[in-house]
Amino acid sequence: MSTEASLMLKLKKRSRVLVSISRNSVRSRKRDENSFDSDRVYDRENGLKKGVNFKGRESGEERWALRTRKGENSLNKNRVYGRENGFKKRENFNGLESSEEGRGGESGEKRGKFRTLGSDGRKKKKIYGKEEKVENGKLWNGVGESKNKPLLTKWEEQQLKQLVEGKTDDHRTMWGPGKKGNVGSKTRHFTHEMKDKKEGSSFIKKNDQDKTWLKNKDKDKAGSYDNTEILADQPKKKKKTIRIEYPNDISKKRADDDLCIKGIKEEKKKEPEEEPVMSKNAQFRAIQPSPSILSFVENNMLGKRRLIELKRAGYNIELSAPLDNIPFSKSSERERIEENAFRNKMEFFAAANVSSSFPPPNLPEIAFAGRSNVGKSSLLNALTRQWGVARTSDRPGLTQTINFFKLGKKLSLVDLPGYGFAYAKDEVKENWEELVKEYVSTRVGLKRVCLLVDTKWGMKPRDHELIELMERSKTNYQIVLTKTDVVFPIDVARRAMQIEERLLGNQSIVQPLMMVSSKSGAGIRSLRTVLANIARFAKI
Ligand SMILES: Nc1nc2c(ncn2[C@@H]2O[C@H](COP(=O)(O)OP(=O)(O)OP(=O)(O)O)[C@@H](O)[C@H]2O)c(=O)[nH]1
Ligand SMILES: [Mg+2]
Repeated sequence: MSTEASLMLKLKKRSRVLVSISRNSVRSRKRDENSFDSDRVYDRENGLKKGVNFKGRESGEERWALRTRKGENSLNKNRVYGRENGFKKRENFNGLESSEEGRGGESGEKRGKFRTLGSDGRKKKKIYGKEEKVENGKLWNGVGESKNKPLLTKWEEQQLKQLVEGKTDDHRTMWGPGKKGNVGSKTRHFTHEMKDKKEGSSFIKKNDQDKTWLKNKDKDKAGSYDNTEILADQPKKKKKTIRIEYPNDISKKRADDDLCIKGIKEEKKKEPEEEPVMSKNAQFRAIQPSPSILSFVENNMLGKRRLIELKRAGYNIELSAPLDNIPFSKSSERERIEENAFRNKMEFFAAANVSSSFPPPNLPEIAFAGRSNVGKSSLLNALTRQWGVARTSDRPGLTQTINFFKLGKKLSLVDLPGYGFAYAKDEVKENWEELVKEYVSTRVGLKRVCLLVDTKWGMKPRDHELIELMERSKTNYQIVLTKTDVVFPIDVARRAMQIEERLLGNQSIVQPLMMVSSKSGAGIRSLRTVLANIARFAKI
C-alpha cells in the first residue's frame, strides 16, 4: 500500500469516528454548530451569486446531510464557500492540506464537490470548493478552531503536503487539467476554463502571460490563486495505456514473426557461406559411366535383373547361375565350360594359418582376397561350377585359414580369409590379416590376386591397405566386383567407373576390372576366360 493510500485510509477511519460521535450527540452539539455557523462568511462580490446558503441546511437539510453523508457530518460546519474575482471557487484536495486550511480535512472534501441546496431546499447544482474568510491577515476556514484532536499528525501533514505539491508519483491524487490525469478531472477543468473565459476573466490571460506565480510559494500556500494554477503546476505524468491481452489476439503475431524471421535472416547472413558438401552417396550418383562399361554391363546382363528378362534371353532360370550357361540349351547338365582349366575337378589340398604351413609352390596360383563375406568362396564354386567345394556362409569370418584348391595339374585356386568385420576375436583377425599380407607379398607362384569388392559398398580402407601392399610387392592384382545382382545395372557401371578412376595410376593393377555375380552367373564366363589365360601361359 502506498503512502498516500495508507494516509487516506487513516483519514477515513478518523472521520468515521468523528461521525459516530456527532451522531450520538447531534442535539447536544447543535448549540456548537449554531455558534459555528454564525462564524461563517457568506458574501457576494461583483453581483455574482456567492457559494451556498449554508444556513438553509442548519435545520432539516443539515440533519438530512448528517444522516446521509458519512464523514462530512461533523465537518460540514467547517466548510467555507467563496468566490473570488468572479470565479467559482473550487477546492480540491490541495486546498485542504495547507497548514492554514488542511486541519480537519474531511473525506467528503477529497472529492472536491458538495451537494448544494437552494433556498427551496432542493438540490440545485454542484459546486467545488468552500468559502474562506480572512481573519487577521490569514486565510481561515474555521477548521483551525476545532478543539477536537487533529486528524493528522505533523508527519502525516508533511506527507500529504508533499503529495499535494507533486512530490509523489501516485497519479491518483493528481489532477492534470487539460494535460493528463483522469478524464473526469480534465473535463472538469476544461469546463471551468471555458466558463471563465466566457465571463471575461482576466486572470487566466494574466496567468498565461505571467508565470511568476510559480516562484511565489507563500502566495500559493495561502490559496489565493485559482486551482487552474495549481493544476497546471502539477508534474507531468505519462499517460498510461493499458493493453488488454486477449488469448486469441494475433494482431502482433505477424510483427513478431517478422522480427523472428528477420533475426534468423540476419544470423544466416552473418554465417559464412559454406559450400555444400555432397554425401558419398550423392557423389556416387553423380558418376557418369563410360559407354563401353555400360555396354559391357548390358551385354553380360549384369546388375539386378528380373527372371522374366532372363527367360526372354533364353536362359534356364532353374539352373544355378543361369547366366553362366549357353542360352536356349535344353541340356539340364552343366554346360561344357569353354576353358579347359576350369573343366577339371576342384580339389582342396591344403590349409594354412601360418606361413610355414603353406604348401610348396608347384602350381601357378590365383588367390581370391577381399573383405569378409564379399563372396570369395562362392566365386570359387561359381568359376568351377562345383557348388559346395569351398564352404560358404552368410556369416562373415567363415574362412579362417588360407585354403588351397588344385584345379587339375596346371592351376591352383587359393581361398583367403577375409579381413575387416568378422565374427572372430580381434587377435585372430589380426593374425589373418598378417597372414594374408605375408602371402600376397611373398608367395612364390602367385600369379594374380583377385581383389573382390562388394559392388554395393565399394572399396574400404582395408582394401586400399592391401592394394598398397601389393603395389609395393609388385603383386599383380585385378579388381573383381561381386554380388552385382543386388544392385541396378547403372550402379554396377558407376562402381566400376569409380574404382577404375581411383586406381588409375596404380602399377600392379591388371585391367580390365571384372564384374561378376556368383548367384546369377553374370560375368563368370568372362572372368573364367581371363583366369584361364593365366594358367595357359603361366610358368613356375
Ligand atoms: N546375391 C549374391 N550373394 C552372394 C554372391 N556371392 C556370395 N553371396 C553370398 O554371400 C555370402 C558370403 O559368401 P562367401 O562366399 O562365404 O563369402 P566369403 O568372402 O568367403 O566370406 P568369408 O569366408 O567369411 O571371408 C553367402 O551367403 C553367399 O550366398 C553373389 O554374387 N550374389
Ligand atoms: Mg569364404
